[in-house]
Amino acid sequence: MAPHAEERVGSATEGGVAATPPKDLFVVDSPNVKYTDDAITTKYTYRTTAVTKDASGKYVAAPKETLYDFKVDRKIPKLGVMLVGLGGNNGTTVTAGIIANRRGLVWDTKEGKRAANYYGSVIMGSTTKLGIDSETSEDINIPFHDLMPMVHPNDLVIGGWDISSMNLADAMDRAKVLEPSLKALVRKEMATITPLPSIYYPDFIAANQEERADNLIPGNKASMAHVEQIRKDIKDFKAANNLDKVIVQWTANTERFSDVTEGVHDTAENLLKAIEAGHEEVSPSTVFAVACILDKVPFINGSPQNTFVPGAIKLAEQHGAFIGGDDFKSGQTKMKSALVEFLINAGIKLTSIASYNHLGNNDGMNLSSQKQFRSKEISKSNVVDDMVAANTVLYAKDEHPDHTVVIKYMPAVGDNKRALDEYYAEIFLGGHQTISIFNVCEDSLLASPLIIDLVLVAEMMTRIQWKVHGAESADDKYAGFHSVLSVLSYMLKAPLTPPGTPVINALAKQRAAITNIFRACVGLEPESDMTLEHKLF
Ligand SMILES: NC(=O)c1ccc[n+]([C@@H]2O[C@H](COP(=O)([O-])OP(=O)(O)OC[C@H]3O[C@@H](n4cnc5c(N)ncnc54)[C@H](O)[C@@H]3O)[C@@H](O)[C@H]2O)c1
Ligand SMILES: O=P([O-])([O-])O[C@@H]1[C@@H](O)[C@H](O)[C@@H](O)[C@H](O)[C@@H]1O
Repeated sequence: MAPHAEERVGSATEGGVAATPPKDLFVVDSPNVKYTDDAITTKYTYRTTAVTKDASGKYVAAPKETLYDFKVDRKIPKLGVMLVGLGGNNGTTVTAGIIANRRGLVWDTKEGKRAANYYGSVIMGSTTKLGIDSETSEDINIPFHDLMPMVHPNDLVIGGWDISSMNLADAMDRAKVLEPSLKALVRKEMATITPLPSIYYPDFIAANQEERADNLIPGNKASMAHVEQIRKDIKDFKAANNLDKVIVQWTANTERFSDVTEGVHDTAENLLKAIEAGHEEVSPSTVFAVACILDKVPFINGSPQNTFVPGAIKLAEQHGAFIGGDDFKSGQTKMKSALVEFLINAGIKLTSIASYNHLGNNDGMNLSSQKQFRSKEISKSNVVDDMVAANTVLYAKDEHPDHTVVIKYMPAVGDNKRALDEYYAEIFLGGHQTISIFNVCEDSLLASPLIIDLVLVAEMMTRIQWKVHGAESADDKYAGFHSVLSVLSYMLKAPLTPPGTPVINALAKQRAAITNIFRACVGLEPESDMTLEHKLF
């Protein structure tokens, strides 16, 4: 294949035609839902509770209903994914994983045979409750992926960029993530994939990354030439693979935070001017984001740096482009966001979290540099804020648990990060509860399914439109969701939300948001665990 060719790792059919849409698993029988070959349209009543205070200061809670029209495009596109950092541990692992699943590979391990799967993907590996069997009253659960007409990851076409020129077979070896027997089965296909050259501004990542930077687009600071090259790369990839759409994800190294400066990062216009002027405080990830936004290519940031400076968010809003981030929530922090929600919602007063881990992969080496670690420390620390703030019984205003994050680089353990956490809490009558966790996270095998989920959900969001039912507005047309896809929060440590809206880190709430938004789009009520049918009889 030509140099820098991208391997079509997905098409279940030849000739560039996406796989035939799967047979629908269910149909919603409701006067509020209409099906055509092209779309599902629903009339949905969104029920919330509006709270005000009366003169005496008492809360007044008033049920509120908003009627929405949703429209879902049922045509499943031929989708390409371009990863920034394609040659890294995550990039090689997710690529090999999709090849293995597409081909239904089985390989030998010391524990016996293993078959390709999508474990760890909430979309591909979990189920959601459709409803209750009318005869047996038992829950009917369906694969989450079947809730909406989503792309299948086996059909994804993968490409991308890396500052390292290593082809993906050699990079897979460098990553030291996958079993040799599996690597042998995918090596040939992986060897045909060589990352496109990328932009490299040395000050933004650790100096120890320089030795692998041999695959560069000329120029060591932001420029419109870089923006235009990235836009061209995406267009070329889309054409070469006969794609309907492309989504770009950053799974390259963690950058230091950009020092957000008025007149540079604050508005869309200033950000574009700063790039034009070669401003040294505009990061590679922000340049990638701008390039994607200008062509309405969804861009997702899987790392913790502040890629989405205010000007980038405003640019996305101006262009109606989708962005999402930050920082995959894969192991230690995912556990934290579930455990803290359980403890605090159980009325147990968490007073300290010691969150240590050591890892030995290249990510860990990059994070051994203080500025890059600081980006990660922020994303790993803020994940409890919403849960603490919501419980005013346990915590006074601005009171929060002590929280320490430590990351150490220990080459010997490679990608198999060791996370050691201690959760210390006050319980009844002066007692204490100490929860100590030793959690070995094979980081790339945990993150790769999230890369897939982020792609599937972000792409699905591009096919969902809404309007207020019976809107009197002149442009009574459907619109897309807000540019900042906060619905992706479940997969992310530091969820990006539309400016001025709350950040939700609690894992169960985040999953419920995806589930219930998708249920609304097909005309179903939110999942309720009331199960009154099992209580009122
Ligand atoms: N569990 C996880 O693995 C996990 C969880 C959360 C976040 N992350 C983040 O995901 C990112 C990738 O993790 P990884 O383990 O794959 O790291 P990695 O170091 O193995 O891979 C990163 C890749 O990015 C490349 N790169 C660096 N700068 C680039 C640029 N400007 N353009 C293109 N490529 C560039 C590097 O050459 C490398 O191949 C890191 O930022 C990490 O913090 C990982
Ligand atoms: O497991 P998790 O906290 O979700 O996330 C991981 C961190 O624990 C690890 O230190 C870091 O190197 C990885 O990039 C990732 O961020």
